[in-house]
Amino acid sequence: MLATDSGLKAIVSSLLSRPDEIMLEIGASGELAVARLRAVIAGVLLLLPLANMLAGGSIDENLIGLAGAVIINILAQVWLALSRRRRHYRWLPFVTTVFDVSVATLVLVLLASHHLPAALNSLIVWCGYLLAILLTALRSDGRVTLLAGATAMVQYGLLILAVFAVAKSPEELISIDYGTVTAASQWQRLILLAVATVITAMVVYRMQQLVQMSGTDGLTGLPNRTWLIHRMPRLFEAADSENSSLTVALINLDGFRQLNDELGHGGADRALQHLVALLNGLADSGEWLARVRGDEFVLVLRKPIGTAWERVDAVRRIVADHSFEPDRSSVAIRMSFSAGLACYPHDGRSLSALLRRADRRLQMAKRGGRNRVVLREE
Ligand SMILES: Nc1nc2c(ncn2[C@@H]2O[C@H](COP(=O)(O)OP(=O)(O)OP(=O)(O)O)[C@@H](O)[C@H]2O)c(=O)[nH]1
Repeated sequence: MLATDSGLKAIVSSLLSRPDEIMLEIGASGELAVARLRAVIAGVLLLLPLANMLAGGSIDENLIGLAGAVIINILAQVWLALSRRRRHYRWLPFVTTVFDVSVATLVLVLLASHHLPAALNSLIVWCGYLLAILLTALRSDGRVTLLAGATAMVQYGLLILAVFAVAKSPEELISIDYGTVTAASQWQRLILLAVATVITAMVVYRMQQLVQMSGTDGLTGLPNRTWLIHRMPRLFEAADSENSSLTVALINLDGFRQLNDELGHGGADRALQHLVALLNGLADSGEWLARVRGDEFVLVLRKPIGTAWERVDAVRRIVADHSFEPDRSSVAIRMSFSAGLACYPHDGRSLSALLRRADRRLQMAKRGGRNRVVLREE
């Protein structure tokens, strides 16, 4: 199905924007997979000068080929070491992608210096561009795919112009081994690079959509537990590096079972949506809200527990003051929640430890009469 105009705009803007933290996380493991593959391919490149020597190639040619292969191998090992680090470098996929494309161009330039038609009609080396573009799908970042495609087209386009400019006669572009170089076949190659870029970008976009769907709660549109599990380690790392605290608030609606009985499932669903709209309207930067199950939510605050308690308690009062009206004819229903707080790193160093502690405090809030926020055991 063809994308509509607005659909196309949405796809392009999604591909050009920075992926969310979870996609970047997935992309970082993809970068490591690409780095491993690159190291293997670079190792194979070392054998080419040797094969050329055995086939009777000149010493100069072999030395140049060997020097090129050694440099490529050193850089491949550098990229591998950087992609293995716990700390992810945001610039790494951009640099390695340009590197991959440029290696294909470099080999074509070397071929051109040897035999002009080889540079433009070699299929194997030209496929290096396709490989470099396709491998960006593993980085899960549309910007990297578009950069790979643009770099390949610009570099290969310049190579075409250079070869046609250097050729003194059309005969120089005819080869027994590589066939005849024609402008039409070169246009086709440029178009194929563009098509490979578009297809890879669509794969990245679909993957982004799937990851977003799997991390989103269908009823409220909030991030879900899966999202939280993937997001929290990054928030812990940020808190560690800034030497700051994070507070996790486990929020549970009061008497939601009764609300279901009174309003039916659909009415109770609308009550949940009403609460989420209210909470979203109150959200500050440095706060993340997720629906973890039924009538239970987690609010993560980049605050120490005391300040977080003041904030969550203020939200609790606002929720209690904003009754839910199921429809115009029925009476407004007062909603309230209870919450238990836990603080990173003091109460635990993992999401599950923090949620266990927060749940104990939530149960205290329920036992204490509901509609309250508890930050410590008495
Ligand atoms: N409408 C609706 N109900 C749900 C959904 N998920 C869970 N529930 C219902 O939410 C209720 C959860 O109730 P509980 O939190 O266990 O109990 P409660 O009545 O809220 O009582 P306290 O939490 O002790 O105040 C159950 O009746 C579930 O069936 C949902 O997505 N939509």
